[in-house]
Amino acid sequence: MSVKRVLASAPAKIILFGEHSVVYGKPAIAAAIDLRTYVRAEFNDTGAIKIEAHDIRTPGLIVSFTEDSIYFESDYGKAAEVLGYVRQAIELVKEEADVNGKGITVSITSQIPVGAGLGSSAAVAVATIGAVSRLLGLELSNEEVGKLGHRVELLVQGASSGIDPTVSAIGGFIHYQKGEFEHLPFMELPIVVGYTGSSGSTKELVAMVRRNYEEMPEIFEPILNSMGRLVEKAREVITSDLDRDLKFQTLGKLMNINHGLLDAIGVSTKKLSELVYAARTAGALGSKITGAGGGGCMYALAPGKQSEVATAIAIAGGTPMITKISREGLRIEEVE
Ligand SMILES: Nc1ncnc2c1ncn2[C@@H]1O[C@H](COP(=O)(O)OP(=O)(O)OP(=O)(O)O)[C@@H](O)[C@H]1O
Ligand SMILES: C[C@@](O)(CCO)CC(=O)[O-]
Ligand SMILES: [Mg+2]
Repeated sequence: MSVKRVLASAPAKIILFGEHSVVYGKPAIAAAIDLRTYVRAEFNDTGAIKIEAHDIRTPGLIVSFTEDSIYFESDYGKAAEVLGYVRQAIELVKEEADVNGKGITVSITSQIPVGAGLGSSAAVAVATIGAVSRLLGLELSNEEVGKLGHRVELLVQGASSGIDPTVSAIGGFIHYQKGEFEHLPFMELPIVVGYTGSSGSTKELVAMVRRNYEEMPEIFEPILNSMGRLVEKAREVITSDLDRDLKFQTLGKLMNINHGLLDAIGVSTKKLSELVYAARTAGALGSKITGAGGGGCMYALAPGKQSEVATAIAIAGGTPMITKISREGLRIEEVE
């Protein structure tokens, strides 16, 4: 029986250590979290690719009212650009299969805030590749979907380490470097994510760091190297047989150092720093930006203090989210 419709989902992520330096070949540690993007893919008879993105707000809407009708106009150039990840994901899968001139309709709903450092671009790419590949009868492993997701990010952003699509596709808690990943022993992490409410574009932030690196390589090299070393130290701690409390204390110190280094390369903002310090004042062992920065989210490690830290983040003007690591990555939810 041929497949008519597929629903797939993929999780958000947090980068625990090593964002930005991972783009320069250094290691990083990330975890999938329990917020998901859902993508439904089905055939249509028009021969076209149709994308219904229910969570994307298009800027520059113009509405004209007459007595008996309403006309809508929009900035269509920007609307097309914002759907770049979904479109590239569909195109890459279509290259691998015979679609017989059929069109594909993709419909997206997401729980992940956009441009907030939680990997919304990777989750939408991974869930789209998962749904469309299954619709077209391709048997791809989650790891292969993650690799295609990395190609999507490279095509749209110009630069990407691949850590976000990898962890979104395979799930769990990973160490990642230059396209290779390793699952770390699963541990419950008592974390709180704080959302500033503003967004940053990963493409622009990665490009800004690259420009500054090229202008002052002698200053940036040692900072990026230190980020890489602190990731290795964090991995040693996570995989050691130290007791949980000692592990958290050292990880907290490493988070604070990592935040300072991210601030030094220019990806923090006043609001992010306010949330980071509010969390520490409320008893977090460590707190830092997560993801590309420039707005978006921070996270705090707060064993026994999650609700105090969540309150402090809210008082400082952020939106707290108490999330859990998702062991599962890409999931096929329904096939009809
Ligand atoms: N629900 C969605 N539907 C369609 N496109 C989406 C959706 N969510 C994210 N995107 C695409 O991803 C872009 C945001 O990706 P970007 O990499 O800048 O931020 P992020 O992935 O949320 O954060 P980070 O990369 O720091 O983890 C959006 O502008 C849009 O192109
Ligand atoms: C900023 C960055 O390091 C992480 C974004 O979540 C970009 C990347 O690794 O592709
Ligand atoms: Mg992204």
